Amino acid sequence: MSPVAVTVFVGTIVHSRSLTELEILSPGVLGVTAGGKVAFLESLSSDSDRDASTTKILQAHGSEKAHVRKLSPHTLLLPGLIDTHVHAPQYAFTGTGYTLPLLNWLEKYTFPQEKRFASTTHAETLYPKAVSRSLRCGTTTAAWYGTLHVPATKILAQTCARLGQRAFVGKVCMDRNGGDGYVEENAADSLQTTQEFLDSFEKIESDRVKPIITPRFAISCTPELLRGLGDMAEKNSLPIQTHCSENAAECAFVQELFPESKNYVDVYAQHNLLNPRTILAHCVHLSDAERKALRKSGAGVSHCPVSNFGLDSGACDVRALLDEQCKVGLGTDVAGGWSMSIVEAMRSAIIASRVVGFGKREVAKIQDGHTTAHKTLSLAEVFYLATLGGAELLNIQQSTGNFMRGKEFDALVVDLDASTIGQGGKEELGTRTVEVFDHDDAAAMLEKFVFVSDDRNIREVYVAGSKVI
Ligand SMILES: O=c1[nH]c(=O)c2nc[nH]c2[nH]1
Ligand SMILES: [Zn+2]
Repeated sequence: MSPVAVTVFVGTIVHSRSLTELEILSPGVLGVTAGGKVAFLESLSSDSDRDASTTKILQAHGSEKAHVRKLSPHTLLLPGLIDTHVHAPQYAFTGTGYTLPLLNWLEKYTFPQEKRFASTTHAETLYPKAVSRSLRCGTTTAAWYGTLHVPATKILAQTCARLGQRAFVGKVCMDRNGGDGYVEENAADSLQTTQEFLDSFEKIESDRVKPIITPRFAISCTPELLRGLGDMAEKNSLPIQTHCSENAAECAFVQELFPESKNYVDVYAQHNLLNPRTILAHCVHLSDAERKALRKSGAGVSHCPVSNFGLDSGACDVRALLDEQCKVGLGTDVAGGWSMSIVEAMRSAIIASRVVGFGKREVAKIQDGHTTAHKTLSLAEVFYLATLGGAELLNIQQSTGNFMRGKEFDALVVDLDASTIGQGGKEELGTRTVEVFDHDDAAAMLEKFVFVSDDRNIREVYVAGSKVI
C-alpha cells in the first residue's frame, strides 16, 4: 500500500522515465503526501467517467480525504527543471557583452562584476534577484557558482534556503590568471577559505542546500590548488563543478599550462577531480579519447547551448556524449547564457544539435558524395536532459527528476492558455505567447511549452511539496 496523499492533481502529467521513455498521462492522477513526496502516479482512461475513476484510485490508495486539484485542459503538470550550471553574480550583466570570446569576456565583464561581491551589501541586493528569477523560470534545483568571497557566497546559500530552492552552491577558487586583481593569494589561501565555506553549512537551515567544490577552470588554478581541491572533495565525498573545453583559445592555453597532461579532461583526472560526482560545463571541443575517459570516470557534462551561442564557443555534440553513455544535463550558464530559463536551454539544445548535424552533412558530402545521418536531439530527449538527466548528473535522482513514487514532489504547473496571461488577456499577447487550439493534444502542448512558452506560463512551482512560486 502506498503512502496516503493529502493533495491529488488530476490532469495532463508529463515526465521522463529515462532518456528514451517520455511518459504522457492524459489524463493522469498524481498524489502528494503531507511530507511532500509522490505517493502515487496513475493514468486515467480518457473515455471513462473521470470523477468515478479518480475516486476509485483515491480509494485504492487510502486517500479519499485528499484535496483534489482538477487541472484545466490547457495545463501541464511537469517535474521541476534542473539548471546544472549557473553563475549567480553574473545575473547583473545578463544580456550584454556577446561580442567577445570567452577569455576576453571574462577579463572585460566577468571579473570586474564578480569583484564587487567583496561587498556583502551587494550580495544581499543581487542574490535574491538571481535566485527568484531562477525559481520563476521553473528551476527547482540549481548548481550555482558564487565568487571568491566566502561571506557573499554564504549569502547565496542562505538565499537558496530561504526562497526554497534545492541547490548546490560553490565558492569559486582561483589562484592565478585572474584579471583586475580578481584572484586569491595562493593555493593555501584558497583551500583555507573553501574549508571555511564548507564549515558554514552547519548553519544553513535547509538540508536541500549543499556545498560543491568549485575550481573555476584549469586556467585559473595552479596544479597545487587543483590537487588540494580534489583531495578535499574526496575526503568529504563532495561534488565538484568546473568548466572544460569551452573555447578553442582556452583549450590551447590549457595545453600550454599543463604540458604533461594528455588533454583537457586529463588535467582534471591527474588532479583527483574526475569522478562520478564531477560536473564539467560545456565540453564543446572534446576528442573521442576525452569522451571515453569521461564515461569511464563516471563524470558528466552540463550542456549550456545558449552560452555556447552567446560567446561564440561552438556547438557541443551531445549525441556523441549520449552514444558514449556519458551523463548529460542542461545549464543556463548565466551570464555566458542570456537567459535563466532551462526552457530556453531546451529549445537551444535542439538547435545546437541541428548545427552539429549541418557540419557533419558537409563533411560527409565532401568525403564520399552522400550525407551521414546525424540523429538530432528530440524533444523527448531534451526534456529528459532538463529534468531526470540533470538529476542523474547531480546524483540526486533518488530524490527528484521525475514523478516516480517516493521522490520529492518538485513540480511545475504550466498554463498554456494565452487568454489568462496579464490583466487584459488577449491585448497583452506578445511574440512569446502560446495559443492552444482544440486540435492540440498533450504532445502538441508539450512541444508548444518547449518552443514558444515563457516564464509567464509557469504558474506554480513546488520544491519537495512546498509551493515556492
Ligand atoms: O562560460 C563561462 N563562464 C565563466 O564564468 C567561466 N569561467 C571560466 N570559464 C567560464 N566559462
Ligand atoms: Zn560557466
